[in-house]
Amino acid sequence: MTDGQRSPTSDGQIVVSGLTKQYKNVRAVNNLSFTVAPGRVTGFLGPNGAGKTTTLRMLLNLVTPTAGTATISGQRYVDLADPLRHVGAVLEASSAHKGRTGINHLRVICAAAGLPKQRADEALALVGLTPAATRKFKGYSLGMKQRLGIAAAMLGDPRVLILDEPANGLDPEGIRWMRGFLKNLAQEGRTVLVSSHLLSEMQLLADDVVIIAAGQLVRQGPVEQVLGSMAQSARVRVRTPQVEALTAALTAQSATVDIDEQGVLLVGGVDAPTIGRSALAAGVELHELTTERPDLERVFLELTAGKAGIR
Ligand SMILES: Nc1ncnc2c1ncn2[C@@H]1O[C@H](COP(=O)(O)OP(=O)(O)OP(=O)(O)O)[C@@H](O)[C@H]1O
Repeated sequence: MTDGQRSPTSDGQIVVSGLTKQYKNVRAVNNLSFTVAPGRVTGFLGPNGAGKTTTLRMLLNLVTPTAGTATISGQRYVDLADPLRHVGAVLEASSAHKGRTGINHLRVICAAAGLPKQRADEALALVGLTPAATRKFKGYSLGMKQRLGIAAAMLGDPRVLILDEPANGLDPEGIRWMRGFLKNLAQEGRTVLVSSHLLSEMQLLADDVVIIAAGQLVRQGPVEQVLGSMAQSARVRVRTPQVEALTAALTAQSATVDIDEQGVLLVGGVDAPTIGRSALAAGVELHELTTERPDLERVFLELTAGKAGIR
């Protein structure tokens, strides 16, 4: 696209440093620091009320921090020379004049922002909305509204894209589209920061995650690393017709054994080979022995346990 127009110093990195927001009775964000790299999709995760939206709004200069800084390519949003060409944001499901067509909605924004009119057509094509260009906004489905919001954010061909819960209300096809679209933007070298509480979706979408709870950083890093750091809590699924005998053999080795409603043993604290050896020694027949990688959902719940989101 129009990469040549970007300032050579516009590295696209987001740096949040000691960011704090105190509302009257609520410390929505508390001394939060993290970085977001260009060329990757970063998932910004946290339970309801964790402070995700407040953080994104501070990043975009819509809320004034009580303390700390948030910069994009080394500058506060308010100091960026040409913010719309640098940062695109979708903070909530797009709203537009109900009687206005999709294309006209984008053209109005282009005119106000001094962007060439043809960017409206290009952005609409980018999100696959060209066939609905001349339909009125009031007839758009939620998924189409989300796409229109993204098209608006893409008008300035921004280096950095910030989205708050973009998958909200999308059907599986819409979610698949969004995933491909955002991954593609990151592959082009852009910075993509996406907040969500849909952890399973983040596991498919994000390269990196920043997890917060109660306004504070819980963990940040590549998804694989965050999952890997929880590897010690991996569990092993075991099926056996001799549940009692195996349970006794394993608990004797300080393993933890839970039994699910199907009678499958979920064993923690020992690895699969140890379980196999214990079973052999106890003369127990095994029908399944599978190490379960902890998924992001479980990691997230463990990491944020006890840090109630609603404050
Ligand atoms: N303008 C405001 N005035 C007072 N309190 C606020 C304001 N905005 C947010 N809060 C509070 O700050 C905390 C963090 O809210 P925020 O919306 O940032 O969380 P979130 O992680 O985006 O949550 P969700 O996933 O539910 O959208 C909540 O306790 C919220 O009630």
